[in-house]
Amino acid sequence: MDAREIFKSLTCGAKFNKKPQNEIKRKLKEEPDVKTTISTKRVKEEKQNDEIDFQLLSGTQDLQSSKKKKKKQLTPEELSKIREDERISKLRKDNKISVIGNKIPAPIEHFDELCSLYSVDTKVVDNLASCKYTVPTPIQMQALPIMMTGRSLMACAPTGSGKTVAFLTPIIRDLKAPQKNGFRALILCPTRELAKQTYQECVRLTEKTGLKIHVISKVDKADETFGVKSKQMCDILISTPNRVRFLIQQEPPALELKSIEWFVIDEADRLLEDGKDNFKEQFDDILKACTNPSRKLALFSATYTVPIAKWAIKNLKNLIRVTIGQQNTATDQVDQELLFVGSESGKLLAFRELIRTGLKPPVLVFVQSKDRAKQLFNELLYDGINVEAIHADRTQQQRDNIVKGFREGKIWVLICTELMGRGIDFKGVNLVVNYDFPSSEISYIHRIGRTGRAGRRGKAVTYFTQNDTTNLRSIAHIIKKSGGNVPEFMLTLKKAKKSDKKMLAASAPRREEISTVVKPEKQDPGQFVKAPAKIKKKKRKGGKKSEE
Ligand SMILES: Nc1ncnc2c1ncn2[C@@H]1O[C@H](COP(=O)(O)OP(=O)(O)OP(=O)(O)O)[C@@H](O)[C@H]1O
Repeated sequence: MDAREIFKSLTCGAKFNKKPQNEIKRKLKEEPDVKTTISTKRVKEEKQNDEIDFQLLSGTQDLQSSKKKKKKQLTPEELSKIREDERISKLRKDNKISVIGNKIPAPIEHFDELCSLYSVDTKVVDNLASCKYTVPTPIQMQALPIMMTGRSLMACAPTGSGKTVAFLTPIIRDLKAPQKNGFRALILCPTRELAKQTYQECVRLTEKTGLKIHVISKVDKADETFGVKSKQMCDILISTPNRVRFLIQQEPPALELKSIEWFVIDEADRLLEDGKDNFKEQFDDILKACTNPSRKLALFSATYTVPIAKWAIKNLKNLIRVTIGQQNTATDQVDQELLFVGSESGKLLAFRELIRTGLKPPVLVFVQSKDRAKQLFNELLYDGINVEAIHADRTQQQRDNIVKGFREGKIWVLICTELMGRGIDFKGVNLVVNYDFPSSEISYIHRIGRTGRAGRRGKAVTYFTQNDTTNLRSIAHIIKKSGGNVPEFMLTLKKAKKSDKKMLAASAPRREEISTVVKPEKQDPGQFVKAPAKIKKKKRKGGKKSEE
């Protein structure tokens, strides 16, 4: 007899009513609460049955209490570990800190923890306090413990979020006191201006520690001021890559990097970018010269490209990656606007309108080349505003004076090229004007990041003409991602071809001269004008490298 036949004979004469199921369905429709009542009841019943079953099996044992006991079996250490992990996760979540890597140290919440947990000299924490840095920013919360445990780091945090302090403090902690062993830390920056600014911050943070810092300004005086033969051996070197490479390649070398313990690359995506006019070759040579086997490397930037991240993953042992917020997004501290100005001549009208309606200095104005910086400067010179222009054709002395004048408020409007796009921290810039449309999303993020720094809000206006459609869609998306409003049509524009974007990033489009004398536009909209061979050659020579 099979199971079916047994069932049939046992239930012989019995009637099965299907109604209850339908009844339940109907009731569910009429009173939604019934569902919960029924399911709760069922669970309760099942529990009771379970309990009975287990009682039968185990005699007098109560399953519920045994389950509870199992939960309670965690040791106090395990419990406190769980609680600590929860606290750390919450801290990271609240501060938008994402981390990738093994055994990542917990973020700190107060600078004082640096003394108790990482034996940082109280003098250094006092120096942070005297700079009015009372609470660590999210990148500082996470990057400081990572670097202080000797791990390699790739950090990505928004513009103006305090990355400089995040890499300087661990260096100062590790070097402790001066030693006459040559440079033990090297910081590379893409421009002289940024190197100087980092030097000034480093001087402030090393006060009373005795550590000596050097920023290379004149390569010809290297030997006597800080070189191998110098008695004035320094501990921390801050420079642009070109100068460091020049000195290590002298015969005999004017600079040795064999004692380097920390190698920090600020604006890492810019310095590791491959290509003719870029710094990757210099970087590779410098890295080879840092022969100390215990040398650690840290990369910092507000933006990263995929090849750079791949390079870091492949080349850095024990790497931890930290991102604050979303990668490659503009700071949410800036109110951003895209302004259609028709044609090139419309830009000048728009800027003069801005002056007429009340310009709130300090203002930074970005143009795409030094020639255009000169042209705009000549136009605005007689408009009754204190205006200056900074670009690679200015002498170092002039550049230093202009930066100083802008910092001191003597210059209200500073016209600049990409040279000032990255890293420069002018306190309290109220407005950034992208007079010429940025050549890439990355350029846009850094340029507008010159305002809205250290918790202060800022404003950015980007002019665009009928010829600036290539990057319009992607920049509109960046604005939207950082919380700004953009017209819907911009977000749904046709995606630009990769080749067009690449071409634009490599060389800016030719534009009509900046002048009040209105000239007809010569080129077709959206067309790139190839530079004649001679000009091209000249551009390369003094091209991107001349950012220095
Ligand atoms: N913990 C802090 N509290 C308050 N202000 C701070 C703190 N840390 C740094 N700052 C200030 O924040 C500003 C921006 O810092 P910093 O120049 O290091 O930014 P950044 O992240 O390197 O920006 P960028 O990506 O543009 O180079 C500076 O004026 C600096 O003095």
